[in-house]
Amino acid sequence: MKKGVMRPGHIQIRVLDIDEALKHYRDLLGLLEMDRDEQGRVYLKGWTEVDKFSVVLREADSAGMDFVAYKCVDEATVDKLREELIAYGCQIQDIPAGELKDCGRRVRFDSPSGHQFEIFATKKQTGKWGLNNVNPEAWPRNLTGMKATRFDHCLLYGPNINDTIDLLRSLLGFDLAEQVVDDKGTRLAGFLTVGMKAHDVAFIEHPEPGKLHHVSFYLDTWEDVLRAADLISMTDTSLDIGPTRHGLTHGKTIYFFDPSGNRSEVFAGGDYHYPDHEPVTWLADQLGKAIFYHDRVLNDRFLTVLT
Ligand SMILES: O=C/C=C/C=C(\O)C(=O)O
Ligand SMILES: [Fe+2]
Repeated sequence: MKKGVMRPGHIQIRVLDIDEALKHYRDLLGLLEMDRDEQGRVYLKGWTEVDKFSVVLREADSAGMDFVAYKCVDEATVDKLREELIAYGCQIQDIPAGELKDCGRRVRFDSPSGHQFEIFATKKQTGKWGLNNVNPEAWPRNLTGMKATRFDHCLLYGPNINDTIDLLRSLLGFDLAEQVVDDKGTRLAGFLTVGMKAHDVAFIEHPEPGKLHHVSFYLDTWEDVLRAADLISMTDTSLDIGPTRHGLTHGKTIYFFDPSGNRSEVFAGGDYHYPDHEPVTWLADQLGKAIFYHDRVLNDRFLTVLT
């Protein structure tokens, strides 16, 4: 947290049908429905998250990500970073408090990879769901589906990822935890964190700007990932790949699709990162193993289906 950016805050996902999407994000993933607004957007969160929401679903004609936001320690940090983003040459949009319900003002900026990012510092805190802050039990008893604990990260595809990675590292204090590098030394993928988590956002180089590869949610254990796989079968949900393990960050994972074609991941475990850690590097000729540690081969769908 070198520059006062703490953690992922929220992601707004476009879906083709909000009721179908809720069967996926609320009933299958087990996110909690927290609110709705007059635009019809639905606000959800994982049960361990202390802020009111981390996922916003917006009905639209096309799937994908509208924006992903990172929470800062205070408003003064947002002011300072806003100036630095302008000086860097980013297009800034000031989004007023209340545009997202119970969220303070946000500063939105574009990136060379064609994605919209936001920073903000204020959001209503509702606390961990179903647990008291004093003498909390281990977990709430009435969770559903996969019982996703939190929105963990997203993987974004676009051009010029190295410029976007430089921007997030130099201005917002992200660290490069892991990378994939080709035989000429060009970085093809970067996994970035602002704290000790394995990653808070990741990028893969791709010609089309602003694309979403997946939105990932954290589960506690490998057993939970296996149970998620069972639920994917029980609900006849479109499976992408898994359960398996990543080489990159070593998480135990499964990927599947929401009814609009957005890819979801649930995963458990994974490495940790301190600011003095050198980036872990995977060489492109080992890409299969880097992504799917057991199969060691890539499937075409995994690399090409984006929203
Ligand atoms: O090419 C994709 C690599 C994906 C890795 C993850 O999704 C992860 O580590 O969570
Ligand atoms: Fe992931």
